[in-house]
Amino acid sequence: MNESTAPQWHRPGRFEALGPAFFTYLQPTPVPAPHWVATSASTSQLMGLNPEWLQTDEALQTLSGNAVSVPSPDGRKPLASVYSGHQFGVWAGQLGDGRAIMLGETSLGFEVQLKGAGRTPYSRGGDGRAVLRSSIREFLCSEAMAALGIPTTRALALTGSPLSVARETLETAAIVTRVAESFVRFGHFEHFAARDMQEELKALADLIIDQHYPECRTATALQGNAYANFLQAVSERTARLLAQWQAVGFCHGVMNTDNMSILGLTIDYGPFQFLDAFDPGHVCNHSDNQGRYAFNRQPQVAYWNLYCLGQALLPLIDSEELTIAALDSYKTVFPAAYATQMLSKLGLPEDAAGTAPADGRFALLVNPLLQILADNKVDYTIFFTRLTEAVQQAQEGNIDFEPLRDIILDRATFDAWSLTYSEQLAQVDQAQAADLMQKSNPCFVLRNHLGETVIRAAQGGDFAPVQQMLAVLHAPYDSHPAYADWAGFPPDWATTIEISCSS
Ligand SMILES: Nc1ncnc2c1ncn2[C@@H]1O[C@H](COP(=O)(O)OP(=O)(O)OP(=O)(O)O)[C@@H](O)[C@H]1O
Repeated sequence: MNESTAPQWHRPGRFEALGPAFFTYLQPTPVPAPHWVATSASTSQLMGLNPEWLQTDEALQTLSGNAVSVPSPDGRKPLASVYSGHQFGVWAGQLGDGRAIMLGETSLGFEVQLKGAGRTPYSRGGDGRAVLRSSIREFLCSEAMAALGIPTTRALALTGSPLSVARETLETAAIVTRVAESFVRFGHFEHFAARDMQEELKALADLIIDQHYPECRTATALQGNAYANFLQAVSERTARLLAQWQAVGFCHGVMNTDNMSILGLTIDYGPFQFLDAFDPGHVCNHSDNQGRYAFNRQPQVAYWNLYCLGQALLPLIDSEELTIAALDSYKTVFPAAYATQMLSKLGLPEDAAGTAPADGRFALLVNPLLQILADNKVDYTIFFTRLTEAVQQAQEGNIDFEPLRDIILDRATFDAWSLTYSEQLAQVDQAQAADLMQKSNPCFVLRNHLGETVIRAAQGGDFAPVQQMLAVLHAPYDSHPAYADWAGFPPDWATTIEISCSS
């Protein structure tokens, strides 16, 4: 194999350069008889890898955690990082990468982690492993989110092993190779703040600002305070992320502060779910007895989590007033971003007269529509794809709403809404509206039953469906006639799928 086709590691990586207070060097624990489950050509391309490398045995061994010679021939020095966090609203103390091991940072600046690669000093009684079922979900969903245009960690590869892993039943092990420009979470900052380790707190903030938020150094807002500007920038990225989650109907399920990315990425695909029938109070995590992370609470929870980050950054900002002001931006950015997303789903571009939600069309159309979808338990994704088709096929402004009426019980209320909608739509360019809707309303999202279907095939030894589903989810706005079933209503058994935190 030509060595240049393998990832080129940059040593020390930027995170590694922070020093030993932030991590522990360690090697992944090898697994028996590793095999490929799936790979992502898209992530490989993003990382500038030669796609042929992913076909090699060297890649299989490396990405299963089996290439553990010390020192590694390619100069890697894997590590697990320490962080803390609030879980379900309660301070949980020290956590850390309990089953994720960072192989290193590539020369193009991507950190590469193996999730499920064995125990670390932060495993706290866990086995350091992940099972095939949850790993398929993480692999597919992180790639699906990227294709939907939603910021996320990426997945490069998924490998499996016959190694038994005990969960509710005995399952087999798998390892997701995931990739991000940084895996730093709110919890990393909370960790050093809680221990009053101000030097480390500052070093971490400086690293992230310099690498990912350099504009905060020169910003004049918030009295030119770089750390306050940093907090504001993170608040705004998080607000935009949440707007995208809510608009696509994505329920994360475990929005603990250790699962909040400092780059505003979606991270940690555990009990997540895309809504089937629209239910604003939906709780996708069966371990979340209080419904803390219900779908409609997510924006509020993100704000709560940002407060924890603000608290952690307070010693650096050195002003309560500036900290509160920085966090306040969330309150304007989230509603505006959400309204823009929702109006786009309806084919209505931002109004020059004023951006949403000041835009009266939000109150006029979006709130009543969501009420109709909730009252009638209408499938969220299918409603918007049918509406898109209806607008695309409209003749001289006449929209045939029958395919939508078909899935709504209370037709009188819907008819009134569709009348108002038609009037608003008539005020914008029809072709532009149809185009906007096409780009805003995916036909394919990773619904629970779709994940379950490919998981069952993979558990029976057939991995081809994982790769096929990845191909469809990589182009979610296309119609893929051969896979029309995957864009259809969920089967009855979908409601019996229980996804908990045990993965
Ligand atoms: N099987 C396991 N073995 C060891 N540690 C674990 C295991 N499962 C979870 N943890 C640790 O418990 C904490 C909370 O777990 P959580 O489910 O939020 O994360 P995760 O899914 O393991 O990983 P990540 O957030 O990195 O995607 C983390 O510190 C995580 O590393």
